[in-house]
Amino acid sequence: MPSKLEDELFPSTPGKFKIERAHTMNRQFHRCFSSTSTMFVWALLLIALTASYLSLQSFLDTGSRYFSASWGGIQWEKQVRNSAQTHRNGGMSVLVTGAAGFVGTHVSLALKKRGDGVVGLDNFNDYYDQSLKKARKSLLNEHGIFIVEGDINDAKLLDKLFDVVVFTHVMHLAAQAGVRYAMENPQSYVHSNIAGLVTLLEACKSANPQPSIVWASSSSVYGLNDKVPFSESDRTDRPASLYAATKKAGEEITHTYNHIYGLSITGLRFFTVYGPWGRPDMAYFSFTRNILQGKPITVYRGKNRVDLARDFTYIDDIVKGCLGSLDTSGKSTGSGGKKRGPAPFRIFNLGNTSPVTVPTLVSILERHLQKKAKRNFVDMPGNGDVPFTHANTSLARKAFGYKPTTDLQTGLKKFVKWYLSYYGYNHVIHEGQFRHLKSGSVAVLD
Ligand SMILES: O=C(O)[C@H]1O[C@H](OP(=O)(O)OP(=O)(O)OC[C@H]2O[C@@H](n3ccc(=O)[nH]c3=O)[C@H](O)[C@@H]2O)[C@H](O)[C@@H](O)[C@H]1O
Repeated sequence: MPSKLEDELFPSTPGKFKIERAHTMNRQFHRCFSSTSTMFVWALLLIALTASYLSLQSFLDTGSRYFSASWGGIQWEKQVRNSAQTHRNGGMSVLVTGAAGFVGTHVSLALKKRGDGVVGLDNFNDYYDQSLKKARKSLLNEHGIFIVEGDINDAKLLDKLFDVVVFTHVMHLAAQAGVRYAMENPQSYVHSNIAGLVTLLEACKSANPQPSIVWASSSSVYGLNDKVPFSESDRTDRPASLYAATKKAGEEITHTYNHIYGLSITGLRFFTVYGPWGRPDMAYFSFTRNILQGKPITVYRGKNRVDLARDFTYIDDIVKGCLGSLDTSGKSTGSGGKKRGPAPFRIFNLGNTSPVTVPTLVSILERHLQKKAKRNFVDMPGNGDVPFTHANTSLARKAFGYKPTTDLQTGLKKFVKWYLSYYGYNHVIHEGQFRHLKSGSVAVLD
């Protein structure tokens, strides 16, 4: 007899066929049902396996980050908090990116000295001698400034820092510097000066409250502009190097974050900054090394053998400009990633207002080092250089009393004194310690 179920499954047509077919179908149904349930079990198993694989992956990720990363953990958070602590009424808590860099070190020390809280961030890349960066870090540590080793492209790290500390300000100095190196490693400029900047701005925009941001643009944005002195309202749409183009892009990018999210932004166009603890890739630094070692120096010359000139600016003047900018930055207005009203957007030149030619720079170094340079004049290669720079700083003067006070003669004297105390008179350079430069025109230090 067909079962009740078979009755329900097939039309009630009498005959043998019906019963046989019903049995066959019954078997097929059971087979089908059993294969569906097998598939179901397999699917479950697969899901379970995937889930455990993913959680294992995430465990391994977290674990490896915990064990290998240089940030995170209770002790680390404590150090970050302590470093950010202010020691004066109305003091600010500043995240300084690029803190183990030349300008970053000086600005961090100046902020700490006057009682502000400072947390440094630096990726210690090998663009130039890392041991100099480590030495700057030790100096900062001695003054109670904690340096987080990490990259501005690390969004998780930035979010964590903003979780741990309510930063009132960000002094953004981390960047790929150097005008001519952009031809050798263009991607590093995009990575740090564009992608890194955006990652940092994203973190700042989401922070609650949002910090005010002061950051390093560059005199190089004036590019092929030939109206002197350079004023902030002059053309900046003809950059001569990729470095300059990324800094100019930074000015536009920060503008959009100011416009959309209400971040307070101040961009500082630095003019060829020099001084103690400086950058070994810069001319004054490499010339000093080569003169001391009796090696020739390459002095570039412009069209028609015109000397190149720069508005060389001493580090102490730049530091005053940075602090003045932070003090007058005004508040960001957004919260939770939303703009609540207009916020300040400013751009200032920070220069020395009196350009000096490169051969004169060499003569000053010769006097301070008491040694003759072996000059090797070469026509300026088409590598992104501009013939001269000259800052008009009246805007910065009006906004926060910026007034450069150190001339090149005085500033280089201080630099040479530091150089000799740091490296000694007979500092010997080993091949390959300064990886990126092939020309030999730049310092190799360790
Ligand atoms: O203001 C800026 O925004 C930039 O300033 C700095 O760039 P520059 O002004 O190019 O400084 P720097 O390399 O010291 O060359 C100085 C002069 O020496 C000439 N120069 C250079 C090397 C050499 O071997 N020979 C030579 O004649 C050279 O032709 C030039 O005329 C920063 O590096 C840069 O990161 C950015 O911050």
